[in-house]
Amino acid sequence: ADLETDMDTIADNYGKVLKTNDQAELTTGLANMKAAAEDAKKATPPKLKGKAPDSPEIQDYHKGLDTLIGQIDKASELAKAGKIDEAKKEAEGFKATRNENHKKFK
Ligand code: HEM
Repeated sequence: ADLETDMDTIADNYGKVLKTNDQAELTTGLANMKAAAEDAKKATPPKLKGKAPDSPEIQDYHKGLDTLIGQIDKASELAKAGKIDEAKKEAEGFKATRNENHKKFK
């Protein structure tokens, strides 16, 4: 999918993740977020158009998505262990990653 579609998928599922207390819904939402974040790594943000794949800017963009993916993995483990409150607390932390990276790349 293109980057905007991936971001919309991330945002839709993040909304569900923040709202639900259901273990299955939480796990599915996080899995959908992860798949879209992985796919977003294949795209180049319009702001970085023309940058070489190995440029510091593209590497930093990938690092931002890897940070989010790491946080999603942590939240997923907690959700799968039935630690719903802790999973949702971890998910709250995605906001800082989003804001920091949007400042740079959006
Ligand atoms: C929970 C985390 C995140 C959420 C909820 C989120 C959500 C969004 C949304 C709703 C958009 C607008 C999409 C549209 O125009 O239809 C967007 C755009 C964008 N986001 Fe994110 N995002 C997140 C994390 C990230 C991260 C970690 C990065 C980069 C490392 C990133 C990079 C971008 C970029 C570059 C755009 C602009 C895309 C374009 O104009 O084509 N986002 N994001």
